[in-house]
Amino acid sequence: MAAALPIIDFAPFLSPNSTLSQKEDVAKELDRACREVGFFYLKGHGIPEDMIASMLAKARDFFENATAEEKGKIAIKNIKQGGDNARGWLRVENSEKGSHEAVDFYRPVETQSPPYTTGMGVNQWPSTPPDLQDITETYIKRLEHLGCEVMRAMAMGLQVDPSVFLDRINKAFWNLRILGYEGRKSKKPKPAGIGEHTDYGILTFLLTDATKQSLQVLSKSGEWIWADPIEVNEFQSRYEFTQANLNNLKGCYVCNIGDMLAEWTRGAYKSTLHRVCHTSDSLRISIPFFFDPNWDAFISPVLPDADGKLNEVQGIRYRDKFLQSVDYPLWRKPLVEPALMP
Ligand SMILES: O=C(O)CCC(=O)C(=O)O
Ligand SMILES: [Fe+2]
Repeated sequence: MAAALPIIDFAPFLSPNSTLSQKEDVAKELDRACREVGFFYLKGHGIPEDMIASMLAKARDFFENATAEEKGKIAIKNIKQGGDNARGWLRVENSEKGSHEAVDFYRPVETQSPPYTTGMGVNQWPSTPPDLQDITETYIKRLEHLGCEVMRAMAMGLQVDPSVFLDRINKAFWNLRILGYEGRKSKKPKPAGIGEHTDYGILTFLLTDATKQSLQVLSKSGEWIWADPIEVNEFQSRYEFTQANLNNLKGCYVCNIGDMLAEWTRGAYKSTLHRVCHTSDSLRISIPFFFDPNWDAFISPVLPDADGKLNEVQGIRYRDKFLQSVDYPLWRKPLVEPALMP
């Protein structure tokens, strides 16, 4: 099936051998994808294939093998229960809003003891599988670096000083979520999923298993289109790259703009609605990495208004956006089962 979303080959931006004009070409393509669609496939991202495979395998291991008791131990707790409302496991059982299970991890913060405030607690790592924490933390370091590089490319495309972004993402309050969607043949008649929403941060790097027909994106013409996983070897690379690097570039991320980046670009970049309607009969694993601003970053538009003015007072502090958003408001509308596409 042809990819309906633009595909950005990021390798020339990352390669030390590229010329400035090759980097600018990437920045332009990225800029166009962000303005026109708000969603794109990212290939040539340099995250090793074995690291990606191992993240997916470990997340699957958790959803297949962790006991109910173990999940309960790491369940998200509210402040009164000694938790922080945000970090840990949760199960959403709601046929209207879409059912799924997830474990959320956030950038560690210097915490004292409870009572925590929202988001300011400690990550709760499961004991199944035992090496999930190590592998995930190594993966997150790579993704944080990639997030900064993509923001550098965006600054180039927007023709703004990169430090405007980089100074506000150097302690990115990221959120890595492992998600499990039950197979359709389970007891429940409704498909698993997540109702339509936009993400609230800067940029999401979504890693999924090979399951097709699950994530959908609302196109400009108002149609829901499938954003199925694709592999880079389905496409010809337009750039010279060493074989060693190519071996590391198999899977593509599905990336999308969040509300904070839409705010940052005065709406020029779109935070696009998407939803999950998981139609297959087996468990689907997805791992979004939400690359978000520093906790205290003040985000005001980097592009001028119609009168050519930048108003640095107008804007939003990321922690305020987070506090408004974290109460899992991902399902603004009931999940509607889409007609399966051919
Ligand atoms: O699982 C997916 O494909 C997407 C999940 C998602 O949109 C989210 O967690 O915000
Ligand atoms: Fe999302």
